Amino acid sequence: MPTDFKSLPVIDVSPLLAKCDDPNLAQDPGVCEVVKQLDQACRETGFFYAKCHGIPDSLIKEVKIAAHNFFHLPYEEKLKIKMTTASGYRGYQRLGENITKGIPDMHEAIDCYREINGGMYGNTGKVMEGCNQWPLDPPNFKLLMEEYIRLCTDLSRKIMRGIALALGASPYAFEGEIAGDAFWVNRIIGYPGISTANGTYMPENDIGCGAHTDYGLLTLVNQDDGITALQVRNKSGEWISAAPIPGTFVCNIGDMLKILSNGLYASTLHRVVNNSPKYRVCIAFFYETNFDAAVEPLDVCKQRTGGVKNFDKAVVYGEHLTSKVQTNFVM
Ligand SMILES: N=C(N)NCCCC[C@H](N)C(=O)O
Ligand SMILES: O=C(O)CCC(=O)C(=O)O
Ligand SMILES: [Fe+2]
Repeated sequence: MPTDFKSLPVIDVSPLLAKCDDPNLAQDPGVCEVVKQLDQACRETGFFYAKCHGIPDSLIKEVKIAAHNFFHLPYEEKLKIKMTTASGYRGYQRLGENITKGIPDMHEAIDCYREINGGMYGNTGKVMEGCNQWPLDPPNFKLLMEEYIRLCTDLSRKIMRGIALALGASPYAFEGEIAGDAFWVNRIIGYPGISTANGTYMPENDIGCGAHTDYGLLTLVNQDDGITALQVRNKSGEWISAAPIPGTFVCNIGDMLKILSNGLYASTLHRVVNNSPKYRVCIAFFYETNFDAAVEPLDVCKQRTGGVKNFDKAVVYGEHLTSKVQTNFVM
């Protein structure tokens, strides 16, 4: 449960990153300070900005430029990489194709997921089997995104070590069977500015993405500078803006971490409203548990919340994901 926060904390994660592979990281004073801040952020808001995260600013910007260029193409061009059930829900979705609680979202996107080998996760896995689809222009689009995804995966794994310590667990608690083979999702998202959205589809709807929680462990949001559109709901139901802070990722906790923490940490509701006249892009990287992880509260979290599990049945992440994906689109 989030508190009545009015702003989102900014955390310098560099001391954690520097010591991440040190077996004694839990004793390092710099790491302890980051861990303390992560703990407070995860309990109170479920959201924080991560600064000094080590991913080059040039790459952060380049992926957003590539996204702007792609969304600017004629519709027929974008349809060449159309998302279908046969592509495992990978590829381009048009404006209004993604729905949240029954209402079409005013965004278009390219979704891609960690690749799954055929048959790897049985029938549940089949839903997501398929090849990621990449624009052919610029020719380096695929390489650029794959590099970005690689760095985001690594950063997320490191931040999760800090979050594991914050919960009082081993720094490696989210590796191995829980997220040692993290199933990531990368969404390249475009939100038309106010007039385009009105002119094109669904005149009454200015919601870029309706209120939702994220599905997995940790999300890294790389948003356009200069446009405030992401909003996070506090305990009283007020929407608090996550205004862009150059050089940071907006990070937030997903449903699987809420369960693992036995509810100590919040997967907070958020939405996107682009009221600016400018087209906005965001690259959202979702770091998730293993596809076949059976997720239930960590023992250490259960002890900290009175010895009772607040979630009685383990959730298989792949089932949670596919139940969302299969109801998320009007195709
Ligand atoms: N993989 C993630 N988290 N995607 C976020 C999309 C949220 C909107 C979606 N229609 C929904 O209702 O969940
Ligand atoms: O566009 C954003 O800032 C966030 C998007 C988001 O919440 C999502 O895709 O899950
Ligand atoms: Fe989200």
